[in-house]
Amino acid sequence: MLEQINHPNDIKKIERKDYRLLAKEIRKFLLMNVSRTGGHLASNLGAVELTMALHTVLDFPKDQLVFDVGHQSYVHKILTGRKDGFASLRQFHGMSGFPKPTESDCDAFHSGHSSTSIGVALGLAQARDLKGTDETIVAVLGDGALSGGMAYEALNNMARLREEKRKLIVILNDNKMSISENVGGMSGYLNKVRSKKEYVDFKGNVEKSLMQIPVVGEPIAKGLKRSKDSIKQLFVPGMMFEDMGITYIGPIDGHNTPLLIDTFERAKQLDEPIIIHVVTKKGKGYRYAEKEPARFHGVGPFSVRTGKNLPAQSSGGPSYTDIFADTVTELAKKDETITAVTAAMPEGTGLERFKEQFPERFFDVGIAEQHAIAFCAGMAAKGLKPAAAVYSTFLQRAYDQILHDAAIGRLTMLIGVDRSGLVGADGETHQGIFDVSYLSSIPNVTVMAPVNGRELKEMVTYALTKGEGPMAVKYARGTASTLFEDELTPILRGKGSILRQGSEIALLPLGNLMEEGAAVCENLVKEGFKPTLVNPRFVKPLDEELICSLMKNHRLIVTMEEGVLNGGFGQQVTQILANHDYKGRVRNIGIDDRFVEHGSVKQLRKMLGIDSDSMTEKIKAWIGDKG
Ligand SMILES: Cc1ncc(C[n+]2csc(CCOP(=O)(O)OP(=O)(O)O)c2C)c(N)n1
Ligand SMILES: CC(=O)[C@@H](O)[C@H](O)COP(=O)(O)O
Ligand SMILES: [Mg+2]
Repeated sequence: MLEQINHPNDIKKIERKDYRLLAKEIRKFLLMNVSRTGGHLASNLGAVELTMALHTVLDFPKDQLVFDVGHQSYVHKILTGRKDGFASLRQFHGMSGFPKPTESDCDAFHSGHSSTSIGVALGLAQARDLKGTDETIVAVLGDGALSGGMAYEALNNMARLREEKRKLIVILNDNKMSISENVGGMSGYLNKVRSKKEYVDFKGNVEKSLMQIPVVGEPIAKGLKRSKDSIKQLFVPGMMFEDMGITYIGPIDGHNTPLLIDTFERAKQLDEPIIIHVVTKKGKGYRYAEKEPARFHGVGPFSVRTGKNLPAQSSGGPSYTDIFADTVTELAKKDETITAVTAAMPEGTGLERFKEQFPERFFDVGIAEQHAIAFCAGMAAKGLKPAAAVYSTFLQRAYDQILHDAAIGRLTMLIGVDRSGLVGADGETHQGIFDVSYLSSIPNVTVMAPVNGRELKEMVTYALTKGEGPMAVKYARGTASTLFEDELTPILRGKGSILRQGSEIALLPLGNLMEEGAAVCENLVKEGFKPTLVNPRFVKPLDEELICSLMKNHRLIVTMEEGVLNGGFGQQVTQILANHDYKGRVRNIGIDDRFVEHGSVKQLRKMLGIDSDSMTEKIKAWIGDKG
């Protein structure tokens, strides 16, 4: 069956009687491929029938499907002629794990961050209607994505389509899961709605539905005939959406392909904004993923037979994430004012261990990074010491909350900027390469960049015992470096440290680029140089005294960062040197003004010229003659 699917719309050739078989084959294909490459499995297993039904009803590339986050778009990719791409899924120069218009004209919009789909789809629909075309536009968002504020901003704005008699379809794929168990009032509301009997109805059939309810149905229907809304209020789920002016249909079984097709076909005919609530099972069809949907949300290569992850390539030491979460949890034992906050990523940030120890001081606010920071500001204003862990890329959303809610009031909180630097396989939407730029611009904010696990521990301890104001500590995805751990000196605000004293050339590798920077130092020693190696430790405030001390005996000062150069660490160091009339050469190595695609961190560093060999060659050219 799946062999017949090689181009967009090929699924229309499949007969209804064969949907189950096709779904089975798609699940097998997902398992065979993702178990080898790693990727987002559970969400895609849960979206098989939903995506098949959408592809049966829509015409690609004319009609447009906007995925929220986009991690659940693998089936869409299979059905639009990209089966072969799965051999290189999320690999360098291979197929992306998210929708990408540059990869296929069947991908309506790129995505990777949550809760954006309705807003984007509304924009596409607005353009369609102003241009007078007639394509069908559909947003697919999960129940987790519906905990993100942007979804409500868009729903609020979408409501006007009813009186304008304009089409937009939103599919709410409700599997009760974000990455972990979904949280919050909306999740509770959906639980209540899900508990109602399956309800597929369109305007005007409410009484008919009521009459079917034995005994109480008829009198209620008669008694309430006067006000349809009252009837709906009592029996029709999704009243919240209806009250907003959005037609709600559901909840319906998200694994019943014929029912989904019929529902979508009818929805396509309506000239109004519609939300169709489908109920699915995350990880459906693979028992290990059904049992542990959080573990199989984003998974490395694993054995299909046992469900066990294949041996990881990492050195096996603790990750920076482990060290951050363990340190916060340890400190919380002695300080009851410490709280922990995550935005729907308790496992990814490691804070699930804080929750186990201090459930009353742990808060998962849903996919709501802006709220997470404002929430921390409120707690800090009352003397608590919140520690929020947010991935660098997702923290971009909370720039104003850090500035407006936390920094102006110099409120004391720790922000663990996890996944800082290149993350690799998740690509452009997830690389944590902007945090130095966006955080450094905010007054009263402290920005720290540890070079190894022990320094991260010391910086977290400094922040939660001595620090003041909003303090960000940035750390990479993966195993913590142990380089220079035995040369650690106490953390003093705004003070860096000199790891190797030399002359001529000064190297300033920031944070997790120290491993590459130290290798450059060794390469240069082999070339007859004796470079000075500096651990900057603080991006904000910079150690101006240390930087100026390099001016005397060094004719080349090189900064290195795994972040964009614009507004980065290097530019700030250069500014200080310029202010003090440094006469030598300053060079900043980092990421030019660009986004960075998916691949391994090693491959991406090489491509960007921030690996040790590339940096060594650059420095040898800049210094010219030997030492
Ligand atoms: C702004 C933002 N925060 C966090 C994430 C990380 N993230 C990716 S998928 C996901 C859960 C999404 O849950 P849901 O929308 O229900 O989709 P499901 O995986 O259940 O199909 C989260 C938190 C993200 N992509 N974007
Ligand atoms: C799709 C998404 O945004 C998350 O699943 C993200 O991919 C998790 O990244 P880590 O694997 O680094 O936790
Ligand atoms: Mg979900």
